Amino acid sequence: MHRITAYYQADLFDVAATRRIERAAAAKLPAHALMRRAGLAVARLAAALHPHARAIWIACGPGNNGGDAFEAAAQLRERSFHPIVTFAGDEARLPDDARDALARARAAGVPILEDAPTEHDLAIDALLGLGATRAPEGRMAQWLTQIYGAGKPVLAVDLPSGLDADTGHCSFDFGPGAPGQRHCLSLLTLKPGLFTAHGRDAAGAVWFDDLGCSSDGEAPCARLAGEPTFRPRAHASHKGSFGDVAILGGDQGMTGAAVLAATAALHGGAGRVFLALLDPRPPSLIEPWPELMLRRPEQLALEHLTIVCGCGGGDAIRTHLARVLAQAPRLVLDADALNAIADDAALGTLLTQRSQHRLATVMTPHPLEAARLLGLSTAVDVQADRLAAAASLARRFQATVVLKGSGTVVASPNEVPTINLTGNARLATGGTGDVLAGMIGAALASGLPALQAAQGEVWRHGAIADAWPHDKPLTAGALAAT
Ligand SMILES: NC(=O)C1=CN([C@@H]2O[C@H](COP(=O)(O)OP(=O)(O)OC[C@H]3O[C@@H](n4cnc5c(N)ncnc54)[C@H](OP(=O)(O)O)[C@@H]3O)[C@@H](O)[C@H]2O)[C@@H](O)CC1
Ligand SMILES: [K+]
Repeated sequence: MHRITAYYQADLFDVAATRRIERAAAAKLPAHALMRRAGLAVARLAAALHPHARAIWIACGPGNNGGDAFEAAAQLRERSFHPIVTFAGDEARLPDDARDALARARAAGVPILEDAPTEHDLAIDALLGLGATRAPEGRMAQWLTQIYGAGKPVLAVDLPSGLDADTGHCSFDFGPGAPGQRHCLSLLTLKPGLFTAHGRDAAGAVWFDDLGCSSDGEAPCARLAGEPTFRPRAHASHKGSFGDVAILGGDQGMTGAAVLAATAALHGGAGRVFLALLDPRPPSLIEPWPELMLRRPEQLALEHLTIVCGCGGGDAIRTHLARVLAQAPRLVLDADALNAIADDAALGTLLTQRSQHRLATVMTPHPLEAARLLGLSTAVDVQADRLAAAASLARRFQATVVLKGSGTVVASPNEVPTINLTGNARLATGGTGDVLAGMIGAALASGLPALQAAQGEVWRHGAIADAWPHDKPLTAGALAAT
């Protein structure tokens, strides 16, 4: 068993694959062995995280998720803890493994109660796992509110109950947990829903135990990207070694977005950074950044540059997009460039054709921009299945797509999508997306392929926020200059 961190690379499996892995493993093992392993893993983690817990409330549901926790209750009792089980199900309809585990809990002397205890030091949420088919209601919903709303530590078995394992979509509002209070032990496989959309808030720290079973032979539906490999720079480098980035954006009143992308590209290591503002009356110098070279948009030699296009671009970006899409060898499309493409099928066609000419493209939509590009009405439609939305955009436009948000997804045509685990809510502030676009521009200019550039810079962008001192405000400007 180990804890999953942002540094960790791992395969993720959807419900269908996990069910196949479970069936294959169970077929090779004696009856109930897999559930015994699962229960033991839960009990061990609960005991390790909260060795002094007196009252442990274990809320069990009607399926095998509850079964895992009946078994954990038996194991905890044998270790002299005081688990109290409440059961939201019909004993006569329990699956075989779970019925056996319930009998073991009873035999160990675990009280099985109807009502939630008035007090607890730790709650184990085993109401629903992979088998959740609808929103928890009635007693289940009430217990979940008590478990996740009490401000007490929670350990979720396999999944927070009601969280969709494939998408991270939640039918129950878990709200954010206090740091360190929420843990989730994923069993048999790691599921993508734990790491994107609402999954990260609901689950808290994720632990993994494969129960000694192999997932070989099953294709992952996604991966945790993990820490990118360090790229050393040769001593014998010059400014031409790391490429030229040009930022094209910053219409009147929105020049800040383009300046943020430009400073991020500068600090991201680009050899030279040009700033082509769309504002008809641009400044002649960007005060604190004399390194930025100002150009008019029409002066840019597009065919020799890495272009970061769209940050604060407004409507003015539209007139430049056809040329940029046709000529730029390396291109990051952000914000208003994406909105313009969503509105104009001819621009969409030019974008799709870039891959045939081996021109590298990274698109960096937030969920609403992604929805517009996919012709969906709201960001909610994208959030309902972020992996599918990112993969669909990548396929449609034959480009690398960075779908921003909690658990940023990076997808490329014919590649398994990745989910990034760095970053936190402090990045939910204006301008941080412009910074990311600039950072990816710098990585592309240094010669990295689109997918690698996107994955690496998404990781670094989040890692900067994670390492940011808590007593210092995190602004996009400060992020860009790091
Ligand atoms: N077998 C083993 O050895 C191992 C099993 N493992 C464990 O098994 C878990 C999967 O077990 P599972 O398939 O039984 O699904 P689970 O989520 O427990 O519940 C399904 C039940 O809930 C019901 N239900 C659904 N939604 C509901 C709602 N909103 N409100 C109320 N009821 C609702 C649903 O009813 P139905 O939808 O059919 O009406 C059905 O009765 C997995 O997550 C892992 O923890 C692993 O540890 C490996 C070892
Ligand atoms: K659960």
